[in-house]
Amino acid sequence: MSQEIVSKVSSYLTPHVPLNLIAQGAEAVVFTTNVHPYLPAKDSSNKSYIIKYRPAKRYRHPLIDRSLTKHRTLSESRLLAKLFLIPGLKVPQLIACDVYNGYLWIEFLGEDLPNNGGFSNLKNFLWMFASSDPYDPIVKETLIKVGQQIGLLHWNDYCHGDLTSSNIVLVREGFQSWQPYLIDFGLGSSSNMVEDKGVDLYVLERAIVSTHSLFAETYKEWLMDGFSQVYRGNGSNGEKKLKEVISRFQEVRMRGRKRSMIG
Ligand SMILES: Nc1ncnc2c1ncn2[C@@H]1O[C@H](COP(=O)(O)OP(=O)(O)OP(=O)(O)O)[C@@H](O)[C@H]1O
Repeated sequence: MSQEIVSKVSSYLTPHVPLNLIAQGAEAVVFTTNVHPYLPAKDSSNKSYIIKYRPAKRYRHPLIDRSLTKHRTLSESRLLAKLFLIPGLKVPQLIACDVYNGYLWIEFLGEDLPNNGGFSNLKNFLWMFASSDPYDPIVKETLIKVGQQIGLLHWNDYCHGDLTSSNIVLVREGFQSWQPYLIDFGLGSSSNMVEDKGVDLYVLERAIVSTHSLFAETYKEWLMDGFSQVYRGNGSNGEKKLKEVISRFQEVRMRGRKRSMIG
C-alpha cells in the first residue's frame, strides 16, 4: 500500500481525523475512523465510520481520471442514498460525499467474529460454522435473510454488480441473530434487466460454491428461498417476474459452465 496515498488522505482530511487503513481494492482505499464529519467529536466517539477514497490513477489522463472519479463516487453515493430509503432493504447510511475528490463517508457496520473468525461478512460467517455445524439453524435463518435482501434489491429494480460473500456484512441483532447488509455499490446500478439480476445471483453462487463447496447446494436453496419469498409476496406479477429471473439465472450459469469448460 502506498504510503503516499495514506499521507495524501491524512493531510486532506487534517490530523483531526484519525485513520485506520482496512482495505485496498482495485478501485478504492478504505479506512475506518471514529470521527463524524459534522458532529462534534464527543458525540461520535463510540462509533466508527468508513471513509472510502478513490485515488487518482496515474495511467489515465488527468482530465479523464478526474471525471471518472467524480462519476463513480457520485454514482455510488446516489445509489446508496436511494437504496437506504427502500423499506426493509439494509445498506449502510451515506453520511457525506466529496465527489470531486473521490471521498465517501459511510456508516460502519459489522464486528469481529468470535475466536478470531475475522470480520463479520458472510464469507467469514460461513467459515465459522463450517467446522462446528454448517447446517446450524442460525446459518439457515441468515442465508434466508440474505436471499430476502437480494430479492428486495432486485424487486426494486436495482442490481449490485459485485455480489460476493465479502460484500454482505452481518450485523448482530440480539444474541444469536444476524441481519445482513449489502455493501460496496461501486458497480451497482438501477436496472430492470433480468440479465443483470441473473448475473448478480450467479456471482454470489460462484462465491459460495468456491469457498463452501461441501454445503453449497443447501446454502443455495436457502438463499433462493429468501429471494423467492420477496417476489412471491408480490402476487402473480411477482411470480411471473421470479420465473423470468430464475430462468435467466440458469442461462447465465450455463454460459459460465461452457466458458469454464472451454477455458
Ligand atoms: N460500511 C461498511 N462497514 C464495514 N466495513 C466496510 C464498509 N464498507 C466497506 N467495508 C470494508 O471495506 C472493504 C472494502 O470496501 P469496498 O468493497 O466498498 O471497496 P472496494 O474497493 O470496492 O473493494 P473491492 O475492490 O474489494 O470490491 C469491504 O470488503 C469491507 O470489509
